[in-house]
Amino acid sequence: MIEVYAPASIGNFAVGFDALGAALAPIDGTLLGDVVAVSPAQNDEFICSGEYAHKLPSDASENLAYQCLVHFREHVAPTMPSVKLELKKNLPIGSGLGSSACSVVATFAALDKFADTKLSQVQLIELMADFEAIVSGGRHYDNITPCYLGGLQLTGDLIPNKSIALPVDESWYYVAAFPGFSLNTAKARSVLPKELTMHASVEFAQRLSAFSTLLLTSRFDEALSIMSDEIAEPYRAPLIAGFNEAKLALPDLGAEIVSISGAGPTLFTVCKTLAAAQQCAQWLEQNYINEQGFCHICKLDNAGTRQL
Ligand SMILES: Nc1ncnc2c1ncn2[C@@H]1O[C@H](COP(=O)(O)OP(=O)(O)OP(=O)(O)O)[C@@H](O)[C@H]1O
Ligand SMILES: N[C@@H](CCO)C(=O)O
Repeated sequence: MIEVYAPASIGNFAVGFDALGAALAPIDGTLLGDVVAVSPAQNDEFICSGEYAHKLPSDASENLAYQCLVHFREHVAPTMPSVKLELKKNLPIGSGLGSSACSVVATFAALDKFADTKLSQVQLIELMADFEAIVSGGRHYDNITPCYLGGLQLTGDLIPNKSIALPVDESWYYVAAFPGFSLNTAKARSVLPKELTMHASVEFAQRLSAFSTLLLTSRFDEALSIMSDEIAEPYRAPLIAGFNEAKLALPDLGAEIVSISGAGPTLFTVCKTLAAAQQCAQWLEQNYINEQGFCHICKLDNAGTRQL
């Protein structure tokens, strides 16, 4: 049996709408992501289990992981023997943690290993992005590549091999708080402006290029000082109950920045110390999340998708 884990991720990472994303590893060792197990079987079989399985359509043909299996058999490995594919759906749907990307990445990575197809990194990323585009209302790589490769990734069609890893300050902590309700990615994309002004486009390019260069030259504090989202956050914040209050409160508790993870509603902070991260997590647990929500203090997951 092949069993593959794919981690949750923060899309956009504030400064890089659709172009920057980071994989998350809770410091308490929780595996915050989906797991896909593939084993030989008499006929192709699909099982969806895990905490959030009941939130997905009961019809297998509507599950992205099953759709990936069908596509893989038809277009990549027609001679692959029959398999039982189990998706352990551990990430909430519409969370802003790259839930659909997690299922897609774990499934293709597991099938590639099982069938020994040895697809190249770019081939796999393109396959994965095709499926992410089906559900999210836009082709973007900022959950796919960090989830697959780990770390912080600058990513997109213009980037050689689709992705370049960026360094971060090893001392940073990331608090990720899922408030316990869903926000559909396609809906959260539909509220964004269809066009940017020349001024906004130039500022976005400056901010992302400066942020990437500052990280690459280890000027981490200066990178943090320009880490803000002027592209999506102003339009999405009204869709996320409690976000504005959290954005006001958390800097006083030590958050260097507070922004939306991916399309939301998960909120994330960057903190320079564990004590600050703990204070932010405590506030978020008391003021931002409901009974279905959760909060994790994280580092980046530098391993990305891996066999368990
Ligand atoms: N295995 C799967 N994982 C996640 N979503 C799935 C899966 N299979 C089918 N879907 C459907 O895809 C859609 C995913 O919606 P959406 O893009 O908003 O969620 P998401 O990927 O979880 O969001 P985010 O990237 O913000 O975490 C939902 O309608 C969901 O029912
Ligand atoms: N970059 C995407 C991420 C979706 O998780 C967006 O913000 O819509």
